[in-house]
Parts: sequence; C-alpha cells; structure tokens
Amino acid sequence: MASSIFTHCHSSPSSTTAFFLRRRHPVHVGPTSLRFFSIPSSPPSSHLLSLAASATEASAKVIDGKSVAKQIREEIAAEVSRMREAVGVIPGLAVILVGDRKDSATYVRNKKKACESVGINSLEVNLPEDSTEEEVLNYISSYNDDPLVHGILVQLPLPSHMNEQNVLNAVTIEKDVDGFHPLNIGRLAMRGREPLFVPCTPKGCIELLRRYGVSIKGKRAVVIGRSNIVGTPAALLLQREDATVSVVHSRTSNPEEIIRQADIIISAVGQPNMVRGSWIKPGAVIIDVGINPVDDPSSSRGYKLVGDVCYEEAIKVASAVTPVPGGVGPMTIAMLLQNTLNSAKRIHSFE
Ligand SMILES: Nc1nc(=O)c2c([nH]1)NC[C@@H]1CN(c3ccc(C(=O)N[C@@H](CCC(=O)O)C(=O)O)cc3)C=[N+]21
Repeated sequence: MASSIFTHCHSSPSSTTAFFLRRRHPVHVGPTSLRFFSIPSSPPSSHLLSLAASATEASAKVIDGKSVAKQIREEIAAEVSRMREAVGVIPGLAVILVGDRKDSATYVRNKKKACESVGINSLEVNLPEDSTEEEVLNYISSYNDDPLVHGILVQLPLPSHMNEQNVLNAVTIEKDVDGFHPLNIGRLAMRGREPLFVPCTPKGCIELLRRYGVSIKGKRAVVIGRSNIVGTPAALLLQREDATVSVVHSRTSNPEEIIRQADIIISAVGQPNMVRGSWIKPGAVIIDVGINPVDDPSSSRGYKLVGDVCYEEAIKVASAVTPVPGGVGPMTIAMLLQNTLNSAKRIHSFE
C-alpha cells in the first residue's frame, strides 16, 4: 500500500506547469481511512514543534487533523449544552443541496452527522438539478428569516445554469457560516475590520497551526492556489497573522523557487502529488488542503485519496505535514460547527 503511493509520487509528471491546469474542487469520496502513516496519539498541548529540527524522516510530525477536529467537536458540544441550558436556544444549520452529485451528497451527509454529534440542529433541503435559481433564492430568503436557523450553507458547486454569485450574495451575512459573502471576504481583507465569519477550510488550516504551536508571525508563508473559497482567504488570514505571504498560481513563473522559501506552505490546488520534496525548505510546515482521488487497483474502492503534496517525500524534508485524509478535511467540518455555534451566540447575545 505504502509503496504504491510512493510510486505514484515518482510517476507523476515532473513539469510544474502540467500540474497547474485548472480543475474543479477536489472530489470527496468514501469514508476516512488512515492507512499510510502512523498517527501520534494526540496533538501536542504545548509548543513542542521545532521548525529548526534537523530534517530526518523520523523528525517530521504528522499533524493529526482528525484528532484535533474531534477535540474541537467536544468543546463545541459542551458549549452547545451550556447555551441550551442557559437560554434554551439550540443552534441550527440549514444546508441547501441542489442536484444529485454523489460527492456533494456525501459531504452534506457528513455535515449532518457532525451537527448531530455536537447537538446542533440541522435542516436540509435537497432540490432537483433542474430547479430554478429563483427557487434556491426563495429557500435562502426563508432561512434568512427563520429564527431557528443560525447558519445557512449552499453546497457548492451549484448546477451550471445558476449564478453562484447571485446565490451566495443572497445569504444574510449574519448567517453566512461559510464566510463566502463578499462583505465577509472584504472585511477579512481589510485591516481593522472584522468579518462575521471566516471560511471554514482556511480557518481550519490556521487552527491546526495554532494548536500545534507553529508560530506564524514574521514567517514566510506560501499559499499555492488562489480560489475564492480556499487559497485567497487562506492568504488573507496568514497576512492577518503577520506572516509575509506569497500566492503561487497557474501563471506564476518559477513557482518551485518561491515555494522553497516558505516556512509555512498551504497548498489548495487539487492536483495529486504536485508538490515534490525538492520544492520544500528543510523544516517547513506543510498544510495540504487537496483531497484528490487517484486510481489504486489494490484498494477495494479502486481509488485512494492523496493530497497536493507528495507525502512520502515531504515527510522527509518538512518538520510537520498534514496527511490526506485525516488532515484538513475533518477540520473544515469542525470549523463549520464552530461558525454555526458562534452565529447562534451572536444572534442571542450569549457569551
Ligand atoms: N458551501 C460549501 N462549503 C464547503 O465547505 C464545501 C462545499 N461547499 N463543497 C465541497 C467542499 C469540500 N469540503 C470538504 C469537507 C470535509 C472533508 C473531509 O472531512 N474529508 C475527510 C474524509 C476523506 C475521505 O476519506 O473521504 C478527510 O480529509 O479526512 C472534505 C471536503 C467542504 N466543501
């Protein structure tokens, strides 16, 4: 198993530009399985990470997103009951799913399960693929007005006949738990302004760094990818944390040279095993957002999930790396729950 993924890293095309061809969001498939690496029992509680650690295979840490996410879900569950007991309010998340994409259905199911696990109410509407934009807008409008709903999530991607911008703009910023409303992104970009919500995946990346004691201030950070939902907000967040940030994308010349200068790398491009060991500065910390299915005849599903970063190479050079699966993915859902809880607290002035 481990050798097949190793082979995959080496059989990947070596040209950088070939990897940067545009692609849709990584496709989510199947249940979590941690097969390729040993996971430490729990994340360090204090600042144990040494960025200057000599780069040997044994010294690299696996950043265990699955276990951090579990810890965060427990904290959220405690807050949800405290709020329910104190003011009788249960946070509610409404999820709007349009069409029958298999990966989207899986994501929505996982979000619903996660809500149940912490005591958050979840409402779900599944509209047919050929629904009109107006029908979606009507649902958004009724959830905007519904006092039992504190967060609204429109599962992306939407069918191509809908205007994503119109739809996302319709979610009231008070309930925009995805943090995708332009007003929330705009505030994220401006110094001295505070967004009501920060997008879940980038927020999860920063939370992982924080809980593993990786300091960001004054560090060189490189974000690979410039999507609205991950790359761009991740770069804005790192900058707010006082990193010096570069964004590498499909039109960047010499991406490897820029990436090699990074103390912290966040990769969100959706290209399997694109970032090679030789692109990584010894001791760097790597947050791998990509969740890419690749063929794997030895797996019962016929595929396995790999990140944007060649894990077996990275683990030898970096001081810490997030695995795929079990890294950023579970954190995204934990941050969605946190945003929903915080929204209910804000709406009900509960501290
Ligand atoms: N409005 C909207 N908000 C989103 O946040 C959103 C979206 N649309 N569309 C799709 C993407 C993708 N996404 C993931 C969430 C969790 C995992 C996750 O938990 N993955 C696990 C399981 C992987 C597996 O084994 O299948 C892991 O990485 O360990 C992955 C991907 C949220 N998205």
